[in-house]
Amino acid sequence: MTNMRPHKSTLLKVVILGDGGVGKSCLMNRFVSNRYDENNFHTIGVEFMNKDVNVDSEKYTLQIWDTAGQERFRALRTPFYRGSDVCLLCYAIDDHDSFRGLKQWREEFLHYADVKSERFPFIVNDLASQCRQVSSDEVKQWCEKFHIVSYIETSSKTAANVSEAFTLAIRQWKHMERIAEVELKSQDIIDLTKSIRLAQNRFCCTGGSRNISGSLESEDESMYSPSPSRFGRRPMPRPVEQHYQL
Ligand SMILES: Nc1nc2c(ncn2[C@@H]2O[C@H](COP(=O)(O)OP(=O)(O)OP(=O)(O)O)[C@@H](O)[C@H]2O)c(=O)[nH]1
Repeated sequence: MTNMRPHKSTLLKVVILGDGGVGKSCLMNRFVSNRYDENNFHTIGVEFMNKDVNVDSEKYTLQIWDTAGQERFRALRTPFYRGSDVCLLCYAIDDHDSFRGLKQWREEFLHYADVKSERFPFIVNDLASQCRQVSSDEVKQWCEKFHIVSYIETSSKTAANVSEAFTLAIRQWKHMERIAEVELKSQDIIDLTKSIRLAQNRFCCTGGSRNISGSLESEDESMYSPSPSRFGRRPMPRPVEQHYQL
């Protein structure tokens, strides 16, 4: 028997959003079960499936939430956005209206998930088809406008780029986590030179050192308090660009 503990798996919640009929359920089913149904039913509310994957030698359990794109299910899907780690914004490449709808999907997600826009890993997913109505340049410009750095073209029908889309999502999440950790560490360092400067100033003004420690605490308490970011979602800076296309 070996004493080595197996590597723990990181659980990530991935939410898939987009207009009704763009292919969200097909994407999830292709990825999780490698199945494709030409005549899929509309999703009512939300459905989720789990899948374990290995990316860059690390284990992840993806909890994938497929949401109903139709407007009448809005109230049923929005409570499930909270706690998401990644959001896949989907549109059908042969339906320009579904591409225009991305703006609203992004806003709905940010509102109900309660996360910061530029600090959240969004992936834009073009669900491929024969008759293209949305050009690559248009998608690129849209992503740049909203500071989204990853987009990928997939086809659930042929399975092209489907697992790559989820790998991209994980890498994007990981990248932002790493940078956030570095930021958090740098925020935690107490600037001792600042406290010495403050102490000197106090001495000049009051002409004595009686109240130095008490005054410092009351006037610059933030120096000694834990960073506020510890108590909420950590800050996520913008990641590197990753664009994939078929
Ligand atoms: N050509 C092509 N057709 C697709 C693809 N993915 C889905 N479709 C077609 O689009 C239909 C709708 O796909 P769904 O996955 O049900 O769409 P949805 O976005 O989940 O729709 P809602 O549940 O209403 O939100 C499917 O029944 C397929 O006929 C794809 O990658 N390529």
